Amino acid sequence: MSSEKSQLDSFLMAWEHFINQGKVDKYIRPVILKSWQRCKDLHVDPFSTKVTLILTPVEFGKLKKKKKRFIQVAHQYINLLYEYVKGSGFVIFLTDENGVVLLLAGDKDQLDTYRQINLKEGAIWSEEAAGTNAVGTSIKERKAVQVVGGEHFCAIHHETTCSASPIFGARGEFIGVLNMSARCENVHSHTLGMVVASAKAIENELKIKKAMDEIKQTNDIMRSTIENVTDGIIRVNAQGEITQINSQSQKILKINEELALGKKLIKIVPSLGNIEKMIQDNSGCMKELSFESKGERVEANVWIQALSNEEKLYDGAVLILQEREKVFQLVNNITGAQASFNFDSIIGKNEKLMEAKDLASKAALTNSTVLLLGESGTGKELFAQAIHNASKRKGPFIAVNCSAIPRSLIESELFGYESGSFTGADRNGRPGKFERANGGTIFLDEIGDMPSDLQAILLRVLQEREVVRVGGYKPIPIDVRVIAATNRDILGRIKDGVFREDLYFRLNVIKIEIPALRERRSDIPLLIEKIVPSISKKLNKRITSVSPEAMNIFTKYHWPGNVRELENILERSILMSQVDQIQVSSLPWCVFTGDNQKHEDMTKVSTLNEVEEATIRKALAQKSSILETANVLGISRSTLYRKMREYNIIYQEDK
Ligand SMILES: Nc1ncnc2c1ncn2[C@@H]1O[C@H](COP(=O)(O)OP(=O)(O)OP(=O)(O)O)[C@@H](O)[C@H]1O
Repeated sequence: MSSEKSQLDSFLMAWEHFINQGKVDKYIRPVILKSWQRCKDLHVDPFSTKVTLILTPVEFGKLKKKKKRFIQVAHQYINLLYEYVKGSGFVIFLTDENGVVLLLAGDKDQLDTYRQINLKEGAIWSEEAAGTNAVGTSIKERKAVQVVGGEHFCAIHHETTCSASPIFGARGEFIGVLNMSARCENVHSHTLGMVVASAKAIENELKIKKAMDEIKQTNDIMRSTIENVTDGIIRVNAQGEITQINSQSQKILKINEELALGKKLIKIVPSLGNIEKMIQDNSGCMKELSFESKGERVEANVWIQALSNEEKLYDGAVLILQEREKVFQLVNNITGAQASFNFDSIIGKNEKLMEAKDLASKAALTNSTVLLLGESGTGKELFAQAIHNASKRKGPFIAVNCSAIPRSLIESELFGYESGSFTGADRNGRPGKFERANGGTIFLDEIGDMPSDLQAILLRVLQEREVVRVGGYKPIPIDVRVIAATNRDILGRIKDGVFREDLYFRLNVIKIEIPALRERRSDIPLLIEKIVPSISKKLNKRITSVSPEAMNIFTKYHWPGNVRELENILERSILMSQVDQIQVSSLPWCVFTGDNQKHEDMTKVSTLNEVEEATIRKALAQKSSILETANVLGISRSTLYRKMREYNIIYQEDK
């Protein structure tokens, strides 16, 4: 008797002892004994002749759908395995994690034989349904198991040896079992190894499939993101050939994908130069493009991001393109290059002011250059913004104070510069305010202070409607409405030879003169009424009005700084006020100088007499009698009367 034969016999004997007498022989492997115990506890019938738990066709159909990928992947490996064991009496089958048979392969006669015990698609081969068997026990143990002849709990399987291995999914979850069964004498000691190897192959394939799914998903997301961003995106490989180009890039560069893919980028955009060289020289990652494509101008900014492979070697680049117009829009939004005022913001009923407003609103309907004349703080910028907002120009409003920019920088600020123009400049070059104002309005404040060489350049820009950047040669067309302003006596400056007459005529298409505040005193209460509440709110105060005495002083003051000065003084007074109304006591001394002091510089040093006069006026305004005033000033009543005569101060006792 061969040793296999005696082993088989001893398994049969042990089974008999266990089933009939509940005895446990020493030959029984622990894994089998554990299974037998389970089957006994579950009252599995050791003499049942077939598996009876079978899914209905509908249930099985649903399951197959759910397990489609698993079945597809396992199918090819089961076929491969079957090729090796064809004709040797093996049946190979796949179950899900509950032991439901999903797929079978085997010689026809074998399949027929096993069908009699319900080894078929939809049948359940769990321990509960079929007693100890390689599939059922493998499910319980989550490891590869071989069950030989008499080790099976049901006698019907005692001539069979089955070998099964669990299969785990891509996330390590248990998803099913692969099994090979044959008559005991046909089973080789390597059978279990073959099953385990095939199960591992199925697992690997599932992992690869899942990874590929994820890559595909990521690619899909990336592709749709790239397609939907508002920037142009181009990917070039290490050879400088375009491998990906989104539709926005096609729009900006005015080319289509079929023409671009696989082409060298340098052939399509020669002015971009050699990207690899640019990256290696570190000569800047941003470049401005300006060229003709299909007869149309392409004006764009390009940002270049180098890519490297696993060996850290150059592997092409990603280019991000933005239409220059869009970049300007963004910059203008960030820097607040927008006009916030309109004609309703201009407060006043004075006739001269109304005339100025009327003329300005007519000018808004044209594209003509406007020259605003008026003292500092009269509202020239306010007018300029109102004109811009009332016009059809949708672009930005860019204000430039020509006297505030250093002489050496004003040209590049206005007209921009090309790369490498001067030390300290951005090496990629930069557009000037004229370019940034394209489609909108440029407000050139204090134009009277513009240096004469720049006046010549400005004249040319206004004539040609194009700018040339500092250090550049290429004219850039611009569509900008110019509003200039000055508080200087411009005609006097022309006479003195410091302002070009021809530029004056260019600017002076529509001249609007804005009256000084002292020329429209009747508007002062109106302005105060509007300004005080808004400043109060800003400062978190409750002051909303001005006392009649203070109003009286405001209307008499000569306001050299005009509405701006009025705003400043009101703000200061609101801050100083302890009560709900601006009182005379919280006004700064300068407003007490009255109307006799004509327009003059507030920073001028005063004479002692002027200070004396101002102090007396202030004290008189605050106190309610001559006696009180004299007391607070520390002088006698007669001295006070004398000084009032001297300074021509008239005082009404009962204010
Ligand atoms: N008529 C007005 N109604 C309401 N606010 C006004 C009026 N005029 C001027 N202002 C306000 O006064 C301040 C100064 O105005 P703006 O800057 O327009 O003066 P400007 O003439 O351009 O001054 P500068 O010549 O010094 O630049 C602003 O806060 C503005 O809102």
